[in-house]
Amino acid sequence: MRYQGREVDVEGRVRLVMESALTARDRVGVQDFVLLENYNSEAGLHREPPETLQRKPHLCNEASFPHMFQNISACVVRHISVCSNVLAQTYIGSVLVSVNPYKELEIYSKQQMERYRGVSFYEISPHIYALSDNTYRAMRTERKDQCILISGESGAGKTEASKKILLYYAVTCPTNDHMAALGDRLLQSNPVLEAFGNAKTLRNDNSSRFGKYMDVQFDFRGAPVGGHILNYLLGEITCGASEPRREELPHLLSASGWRGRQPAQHTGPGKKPSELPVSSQGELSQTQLCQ
Ligand SMILES: Nc1ncnc2c1ncn2[C@@H]1O[C@H](COP(=O)(O)OP(=O)(O)OP(=O)(O)O)[C@@H](O)[C@H]1O
Repeated sequence: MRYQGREVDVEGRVRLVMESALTARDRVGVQDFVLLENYNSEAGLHREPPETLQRKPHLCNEASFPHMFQNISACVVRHISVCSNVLAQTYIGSVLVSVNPYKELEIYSKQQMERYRGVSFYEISPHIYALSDNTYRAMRTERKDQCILISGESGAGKTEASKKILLYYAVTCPTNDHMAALGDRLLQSNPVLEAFGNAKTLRNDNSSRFGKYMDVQFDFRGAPVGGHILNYLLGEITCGASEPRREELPHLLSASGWRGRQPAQHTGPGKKPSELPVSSQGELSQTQLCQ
């Protein structure tokens, strides 16, 4: 069988040479490629000492260390743990895997944005800016809507990741004063949404109770011209188990100056915020939450 000009072996699995696969995988999908590889052995995981990877984080992708991908799941765990002090991010194919570092890393600066601007996806170390930039360029060159799906368990860093993406577009896209204000508005809407939609849980002090659909529209020059954020209810895992939290919302609305129905109408017995389980558990005051 010939595949993209190369002889390939089709005995249950397709064998492609890793180095030449960078072109091929753009067309067939990286995940296909990785899954078709023989990764029964974990031996490859131990071929490169962790110190080497820490010194050269840009080499931490499957193109540079094909043998590391013999056992993909074990590799990902080791790979991220080795690199987490440096990047906390890696690729599985075209999927960016990011771990929550639980500390501020110096990797989200404006210099980093410039570094990833216009650079091919696998050319430099894995980063959420690489994903943002790639998506943006695909939208411009293919002239098709693009979508970034962010998924993970509670506290994984989804909200933070979405903010980083918005920040990247706000800073790097062509803009004028009016559009800069738009980028700012999208970013500034987050604290407001979090004030109304977030609460402390066992896993995350700032857990979102709503899924978010963020839509950013660009004009033909690639400048952001509009956008909206749609909140939707996630269901029982987030809301049902914490029924009393609903009582907190009217108080937040009231504190923010909202002129709608007053808290007493919602809370029935007319409890004060300090008497509500959720409002009283956190360390922030009600006023701070609304800031
Ligand atoms: N890239 C990051 N750098 C530094 N800290 C982070 C990063 N990502 C997440 N965190 C920390 O972890 C906390 C939880 O992250 P976040 O709220 O984004 O999780 P989540 O996946 O949206 O959780 P939930 O589904 O419960 O809303 C943040 O408040 C922040 O302190």
